[in-house]
Amino acid sequence: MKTNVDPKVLAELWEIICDRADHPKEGSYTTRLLADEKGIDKVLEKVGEESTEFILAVKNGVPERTASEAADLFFHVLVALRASGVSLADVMEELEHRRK
Ligand SMILES: N=c1c2ncn([C@@H]3O[C@H](COP(=O)(O)OP(=O)(O)OP(=O)(O)O)[C@@H](O)[C@H]3O)c2ncn1[C@@H]1O[C@H](COP(=O)(O)O)[C@@H](O)[C@H]1O
Repeated sequence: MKTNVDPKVLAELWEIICDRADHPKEGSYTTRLLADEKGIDKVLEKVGEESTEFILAVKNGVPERTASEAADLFFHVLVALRASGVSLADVMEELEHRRK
């Protein structure tokens, strides 16, 4: 299990997601998600699917699969946050407040 975390990765992913939201891009999966005719329901549907896949990966006890499914879940949660007007900074601030 790796223990050194590069916090830039999440922040940079957030920036790319915001850029796709502000400047829709041909061929972008994020753009496709945000422009779906189902609106916010599309990304929420994906959050639900990825949550289930994450749970199954944990239950099946395969660490690589769990990491991959967690990455899918993080990504879709970030897109859902952007679509609902809540920023990654808002979430980080909330976590910061809870720190003991
Ligand atoms: N981190 C991710 C990321 N994680 C997961 N996914 C996509 O999420 C999808 C999940 O797989 P599924 O099979 O469930 O979905 P699907 O069948 O492709 O799509 P649906 O029709 O079900 O919506 C895959 O298409 C993955 O490529 C991601 N797509 C993009 N990113 C990042 O987002 C950035 C912007 O990507 P684009 O928007 O594609 O330019 C990239 O730099 C990446 O770093």
